[in-house]
Amino acid sequence: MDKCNVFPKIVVTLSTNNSEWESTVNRLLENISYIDMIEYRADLCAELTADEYIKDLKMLKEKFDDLPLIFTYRTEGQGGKGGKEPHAYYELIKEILAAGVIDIIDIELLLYEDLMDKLIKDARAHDTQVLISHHEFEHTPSSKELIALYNRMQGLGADYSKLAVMPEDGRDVLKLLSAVYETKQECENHIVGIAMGEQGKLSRIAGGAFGSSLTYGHIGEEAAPGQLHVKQLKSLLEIYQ
Ligand SMILES: O=C1C[C@@](O)(C(=O)O)C[C@@H](O)[C@@H]1O
Repeated sequence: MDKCNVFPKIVVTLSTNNSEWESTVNRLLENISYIDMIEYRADLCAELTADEYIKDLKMLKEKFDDLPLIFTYRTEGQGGKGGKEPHAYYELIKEILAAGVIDIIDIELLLYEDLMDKLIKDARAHDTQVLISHHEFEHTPSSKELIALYNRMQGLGADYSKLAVMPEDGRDVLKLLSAVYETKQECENHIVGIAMGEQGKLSRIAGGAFGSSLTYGHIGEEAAPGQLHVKQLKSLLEIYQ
């Protein structure tokens, strides 16, 4: 028997400007039965100070108390809009962790290793789980390379190891799914694999059968190529029930 869970948790990615919170909260409430976790994409919520981000996070935590909250600041090099250099990125995440308002912190694998180590220690001290992520927007590395990346994340102590790649064809999607499957067989922690774009949509629905723990969706506009609305995700995932 393999270790796949078939039904991954659905994470909604939020990308909201200050002026739109009311409508975002309403859309979250309308879609609440399709959502297991919330991802706050800070880089898509405009460049705010750490205190301003913390204010948003507290509001989300208060209103959606039982949904684990992920904080992500995706930098430009990783396909996001965040312009912070590594030290400023480190300082921001440190402050967010110290506020104790989130459940999971997304940290980019490419961050300098000493900064990564310190953030992981901070996360542990604040009872926050660590999700280490890496995006390849230009191509899909080989399964072997993808497995090596997952192993590096695991070696750093990730609770969640996440890779998102851009496939060119079906074979690339298979490479990603195969890397997720092989890695998952060897570990107890969470593995997350996403193939982006049209070709990759299959991975957002079928990833669980290969051992992927999370699938990301939206409630308005897609935050990454190929993202599906959470309602559609939930109904497609129902084939497994
Ligand atoms: O890493 C991911 C996955 C993602 O890139 C996607 O393809 O759905 C969306 C991001 O918001 C999230 O941080």
